[in-house]
Amino acid sequence: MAQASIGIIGGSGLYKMDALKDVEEVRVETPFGSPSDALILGTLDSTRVAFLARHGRNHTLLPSELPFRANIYGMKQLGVKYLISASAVGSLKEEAKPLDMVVPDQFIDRTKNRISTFFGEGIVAHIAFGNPICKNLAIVLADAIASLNLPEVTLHCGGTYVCMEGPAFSTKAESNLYRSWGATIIGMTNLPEAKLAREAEIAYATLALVTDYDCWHPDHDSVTVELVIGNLLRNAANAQKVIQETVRRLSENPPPSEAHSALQYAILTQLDKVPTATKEKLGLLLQKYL
Ligand SMILES: CSC[C@H]1O[C@H](OP(=O)(O)O)[C@H](O)[C@@H]1O
Ligand SMILES: Nc1ncnc2[nH]cnc12
Repeated sequence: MAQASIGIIGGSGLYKMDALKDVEEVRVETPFGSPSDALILGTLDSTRVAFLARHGRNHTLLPSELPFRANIYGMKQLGVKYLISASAVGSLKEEAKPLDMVVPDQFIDRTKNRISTFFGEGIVAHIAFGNPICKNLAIVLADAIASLNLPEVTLHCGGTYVCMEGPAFSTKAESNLYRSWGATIIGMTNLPEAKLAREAEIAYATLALVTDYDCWHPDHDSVTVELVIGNLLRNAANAQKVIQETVRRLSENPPPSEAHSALQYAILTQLDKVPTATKEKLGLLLQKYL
């Protein structure tokens, strides 16, 4: 199968990467079903990358409907070691304004209906997740953003991403609650992805692109899709520049990541006690440890 060590998941507004050359569409099948869409392999400068439109190229999948496990397993099948997630978010802080970029370092889980693990069916594993974002990948991403000096964009390094279930946006009481918790941004997708990427020993970092002030801000209209769409396109253009620069830096100097050995001390079940069918299903994740 074709290979790429850098993966990109494009969220709302980022359904393709215009700069990709020598594009090949790969329809992978995984033990967890099909990914949201074909994985698009292409060359950015001289580096092969794998791109996936998180909600499908025509935005047909709700956050709760996303095949998170197939998406991450599909990236693993292509050999991805670094995964950059580009995501639209609402801002929970005055200083993070629409069009700004945030590279968060924490998550709060407010999802209800997601399967966020590859394990079960006779194998128990508990990954460490105190630092859910790969620090070194986040540094490369933040440095790439800073180096571009994008007009109208302020970079915020660090911050907490609240991952809500959706699809309805938050109530004002919820939005204010998250603000009282000190959270910075809100979205509906990144937390299950980050957990599964860690279980798959893939370094994961989020490029959060602010589209709105959610519904808490007294001087701004509450978030609606109409309001978000206006900023998505400008964010998508900026995001592509950032991703290209990040890929260039990563391919020149791929950093070490704790994620790359996340399962080393995480698996509780003795591997010879794991049912054969489960071992086969998780082959790609377990092969190093068998
Ligand atoms: C377009 S508004 C809500 C929608 O946007 C974000 O998607 P993504 O994280 O894939 O960029 C948010 O999580 C919601 O799914
Ligand atoms: N305010 C918001 N809440 C949840 N997800 C979002 N994505 C973009 N804006 C959002």
